[in-house]
Amino acid sequence: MITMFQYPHKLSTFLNNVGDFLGYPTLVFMFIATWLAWILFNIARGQKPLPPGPWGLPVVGNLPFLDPELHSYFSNLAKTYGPIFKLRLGGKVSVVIASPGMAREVLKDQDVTFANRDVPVVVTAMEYGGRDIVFTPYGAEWRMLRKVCVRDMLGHANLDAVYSYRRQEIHNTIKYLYSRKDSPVNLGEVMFLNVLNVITNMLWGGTIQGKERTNIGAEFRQVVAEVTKLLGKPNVSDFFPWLAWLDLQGAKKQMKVVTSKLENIFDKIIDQRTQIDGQEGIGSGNGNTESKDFLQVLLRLKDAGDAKTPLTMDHVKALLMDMVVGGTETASSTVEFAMAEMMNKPEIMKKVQTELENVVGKNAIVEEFHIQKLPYLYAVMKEVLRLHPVLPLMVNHSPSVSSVVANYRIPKGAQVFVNVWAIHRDPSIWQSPLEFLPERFLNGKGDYSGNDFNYLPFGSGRRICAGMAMAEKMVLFSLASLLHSFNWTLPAGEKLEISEKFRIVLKKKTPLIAIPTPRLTDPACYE
Ligand code: HEM
Repeated sequence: MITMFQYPHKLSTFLNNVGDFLGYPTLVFMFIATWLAWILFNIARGQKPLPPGPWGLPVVGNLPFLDPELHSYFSNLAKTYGPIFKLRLGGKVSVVIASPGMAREVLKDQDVTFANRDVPVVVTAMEYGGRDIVFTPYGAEWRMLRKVCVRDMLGHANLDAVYSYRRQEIHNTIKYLYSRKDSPVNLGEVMFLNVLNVITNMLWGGTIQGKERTNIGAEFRQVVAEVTKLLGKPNVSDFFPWLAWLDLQGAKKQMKVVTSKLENIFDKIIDQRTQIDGQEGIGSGNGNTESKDFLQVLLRLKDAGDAKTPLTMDHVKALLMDMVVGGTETASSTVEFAMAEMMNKPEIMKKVQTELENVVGKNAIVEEFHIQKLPYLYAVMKEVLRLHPVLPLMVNHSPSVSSVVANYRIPKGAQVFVNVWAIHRDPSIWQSPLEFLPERFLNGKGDYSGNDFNYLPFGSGRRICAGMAMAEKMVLFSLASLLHSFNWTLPAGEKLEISEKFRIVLKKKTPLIAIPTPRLTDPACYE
């Protein structure tokens, strides 16, 4: 990303020539005077200044200096420029906020104004690009999608109705790990597949069965990986919108190809569902609420129709996509960080296992209803979400009109990032912030529902994570099952490291390789 933008040679020659002609002190004086005049002009117009920030180069602004590890880079800049600063990235203004008070101003006090997103160009190239819940601008369409998502799919009751699909996949994972007992496994990879299968099983597990499901799963996994890669790749078209039509990196074209593959998969699955419904009578779902997967729910809602803001087939596909892209890496990366932190502090792992033994018993497998009786495990999850929030800058917010935050002007359409990673590590808020200490969240402490601006792993306000309940269930159920069924050790001679890398999602820099050793006495628990 950085190497693309070199300092323009012609500009430096031009400045050298002008400097030689006028003399450098005069040049510097003229520059400062123009700058001051510009500030005074804006003050006279009653306009607040933009937030402070590092100087950039003409045209490209701060782009050449960006570090790909944006979360830590932004945290370092905040040490120099304060808890609100701006960067110019090509033609775009980005504002980064790193204080609970300012996060409250953006996400609560001015929630509606900041409830839009700055939509990446590759997203607009997707078949139903920008019409999904994550990127649709705030308004009637977004409200309809959000309602469908939270009320009809991701609420506790709906999630309970598809428990059997989650259970089946977690058991498959435990069975697979048992087949690899006492040998090293890539836990991040196993968890990614586990979460992907759990989510797709909930989405269409009642529609596609057996070998066909395995084949579609493999195809889908590849397409999702390609979509995520394209979403995470910096794109010149985003920084210079006037160049977007050229699609210099071909990202838009690639996204079109990938999403047409996705379209084929969705069409195949939806056709199958329609055929089943044709045979059984629409909405019958075998007359059994337990067996309704999310696809059935969505198709029923589409057919029921809402005259004002109808749910279209494009919306259905976009929602299926959101569940997979929004849910897979976030949840699996959280589980991987949690396992790494506990392997680093085995006494914490032991405490979780003791709690599990007391609640589940040594000869039984974990069921989801056990989860609410595991307060220490819950504290472990909260602590992981504090120390390694997998969306460290959340998803960008963008004001629909020019606004003021902390007495600075945020222009309409700017990209606003809330650096929760920095807030979660702020020593003025947290004691020993860099230490993994689940105890800080015992006795019900740690409300992440968006009311405590010191702790925002799922965001806050209207755009708060739509999949919070599902994330909770998947992370806790996966961790409980991994820790109850196995002891975990590092391969001989390996050292544990827990550093992070920023892609769209925060991930472990090196994959966690660990050895599972069965700890339940009854082999039937692994069948
Ligand atoms: C540990 C797991 C997860 C974490 C930490 C997480 C965190 C977040 C965060 C910080 C946001 C942005 C909030 C904002 O912009 O203010 C978000 C948005 C979203 N998340 Fe999650 N998420 C997780 C899992 C999931 C899952 C499992 C799903 C669904 C299956 C999901 C679906 C969504 C959706 C649809 C949005 C966009 C909401 C909107 O724009 O209205 N997330 N998530």
